[in-house]
Amino acid sequence: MAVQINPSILSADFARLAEEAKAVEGADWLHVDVMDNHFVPNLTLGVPVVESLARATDTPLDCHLMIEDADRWAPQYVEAGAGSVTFHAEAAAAPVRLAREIRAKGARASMALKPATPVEPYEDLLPELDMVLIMTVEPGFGGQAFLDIMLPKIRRTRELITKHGLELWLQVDGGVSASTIERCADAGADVFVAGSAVYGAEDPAEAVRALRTQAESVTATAAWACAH
Ligand SMILES: O=C(CO)[C@@H](O)[C@H](O)COP(=O)(O)O
Ligand SMILES: [Fe+2]
Repeated sequence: MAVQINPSILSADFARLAEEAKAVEGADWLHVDVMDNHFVPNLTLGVPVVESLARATDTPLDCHLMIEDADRWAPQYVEAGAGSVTFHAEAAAAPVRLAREIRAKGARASMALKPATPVEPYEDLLPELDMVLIMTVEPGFGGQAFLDIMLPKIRRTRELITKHGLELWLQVDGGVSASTIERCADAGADVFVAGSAVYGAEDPAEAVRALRTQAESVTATAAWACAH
């Protein structure tokens, strides 16, 4: 199970998005945080910017939709060029139908859980997904402190994935850095979003490489990864 590092452009300079995307070439995906000022108390960007970014970089786009009415909007992000679209469980009225629609349009379908949302009620939905995102901060802002209390939820989600024999990716997002990534990897995460830890570094591409090396050093021997 390969480690993936996804820099979040939320911590980049929004006036230079194309250059900022190029600065992390070598990353697996570019994580694009879409916020609508309703689902979260912050406003970022929407479909037209995603369309432009998709043209500006060869790195595939991992769109994290922190928006209400995900059922209506998520498919438009696939059309805009996203390779992976994550909707929040708390914002989707019909998550199974939505995941199927995202896949049918040609993108990977992913579902995110806010810190207070348990994973167990969604166990039967996991086969409909390509990735689960466990938020390790309250969504809305970059640069927040990692919530250690999410580690058991990451572990539990990995157990459910293994129990069902699924090839699901398990993403963590929020406060992921050199000091927290190893704990996330040990708990079962294999896709790591990092905003401030990458764009706040002097050399963002080198920060991506260093985070990858750290995560790989853990997954090489982690019990959950060896079970595959
Ligand atoms: O979705 C979000 C925040 O809601 C994230 O993607 C952040 O952008 C991650 O930033 P850092 O915590 O890594 O600085
Ligand atoms: Fe995000």
